[in-house]
Amino acid sequence: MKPRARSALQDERVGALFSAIASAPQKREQPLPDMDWAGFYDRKSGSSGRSRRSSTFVGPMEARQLPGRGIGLVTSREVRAGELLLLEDAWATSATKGAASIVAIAELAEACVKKLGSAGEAERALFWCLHGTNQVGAVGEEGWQSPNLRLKIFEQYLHRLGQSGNEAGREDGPSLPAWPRQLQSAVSAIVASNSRRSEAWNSLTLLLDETQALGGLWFVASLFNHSCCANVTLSYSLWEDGITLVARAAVDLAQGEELVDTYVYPLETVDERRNRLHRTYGFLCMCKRCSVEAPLAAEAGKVADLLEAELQTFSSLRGRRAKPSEVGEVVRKIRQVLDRVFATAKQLPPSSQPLWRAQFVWGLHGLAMAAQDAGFFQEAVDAFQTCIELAALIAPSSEYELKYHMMLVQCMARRTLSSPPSALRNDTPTSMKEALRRAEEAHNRHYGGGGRHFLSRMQRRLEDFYAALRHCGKR
Ligand SMILES: C[S@@+](CC[C@H](N)C(=O)[O-])C[C@H]1O[C@@H](n2cnc3c(N)ncnc32)[C@H](O)[C@@H]1O
Repeated sequence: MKPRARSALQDERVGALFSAIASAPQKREQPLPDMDWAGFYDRKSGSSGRSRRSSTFVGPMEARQLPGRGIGLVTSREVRAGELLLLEDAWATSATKGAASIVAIAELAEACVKKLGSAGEAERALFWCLHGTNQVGAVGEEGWQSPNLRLKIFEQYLHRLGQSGNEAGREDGPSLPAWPRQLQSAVSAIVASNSRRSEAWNSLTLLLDETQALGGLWFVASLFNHSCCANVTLSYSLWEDGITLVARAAVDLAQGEELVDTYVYPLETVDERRNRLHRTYGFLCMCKRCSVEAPLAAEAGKVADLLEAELQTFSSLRGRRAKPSEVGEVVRKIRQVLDRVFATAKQLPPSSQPLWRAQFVWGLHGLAMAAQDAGFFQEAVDAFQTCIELAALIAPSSEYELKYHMMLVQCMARRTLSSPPSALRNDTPTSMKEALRRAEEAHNRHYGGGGRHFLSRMQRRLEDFYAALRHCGKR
């Protein structure tokens, strides 16, 4: 087939695909029907200095005392994946965007001290009732860490925000202890335990922008306990004068289920995650993922080292634009290490095997990229598909999952363009359409009704991509 005829065929395929998707019904956000989610996450208007405050929204959840984990939040009814659970402005933020964590924490503590100076009694009580680690400060000595007082204060707060349906809020407020005397150390204790560093992902490009990250303190979001398999997905929107946190259900949830997010980078191995949690928060994580991985932690560390070495080789080959045959050799080696991951997984019951493999999503990501560069498109497509499945298991509806959806679609586009038309399988448009549909669904679960702007961005990206490949083909 002549090049012109072939590119016309490709344009036709892309056009048909997108018009089918554009006509699909749009998801509607139930609790806040007037909310413009696409605008809410629009980083361009953010950088031009938006000054908008959102009203706090608390969805179907309530505070409970949970054995061995302090206070936590649980669902007050069944919840569907993607449902809005919380919209909350930070009570205090660090001053410098993109500062290193340690600087952000110091700045946040400073901001909290300042804010406490002008806060009313109810706000101050909420602050002192946040969990404070014993290692850093002395909040507990002053009576503010009494479990009953803390639960009561938070129940009343949730009730005031209007959604918890908890009767506790009707009662008079509890009598409060004296304000802590050791202000600085008590503030540090609370900030150490409850601060979050916002992850500023761009909702269109799905790039993580570290320069925009801020440390912040949120009263309600502070009650989410940790699991390495989160069932809540968090996103942030930056404003001129603060930052709003949005929490959504990452998966379908039953009534009474504890809502948990992940305090650490979820794609690390079990020892890395557990050590970090222990150092920063003082507890040993016993989540279902850690329980599966811990007995094989030594093997996980060895495999991670081997994988990292191969990925570094791949990265240097990329840097010097090595030939596909050279990259093919690295693909073979990465595959060998990943075979070891699969062999080790066989020591576990079948239901636990995906959790073990999920520690190495980043290795599969490397395999997919290398396979793509080597021209092994089917292998790359399969690897990206596995990345999606594993990311959806340990960080469902997160930007990590979303990113793999996007990478899969792009890889499929490359495969289509690199194959002679006669070799293209009949199902190519169907599988591409299915991949786009799943990407949109994941985007909607994470960003609310913002899926449309994501799809149109994907369309533009793919069109640019096709055009660039055609241009290369002509030279
Ligand atoms: C941000 S607070 C979460 C709310 C806290 N449970 C409370 O009572 O206010 C973080 C603290 O909660 C506790 N925590 C969170 N997740 C936990 C888990 N999976 N296991 C045990 N303790 C946990 C730890 O004490 C941690 O330092």
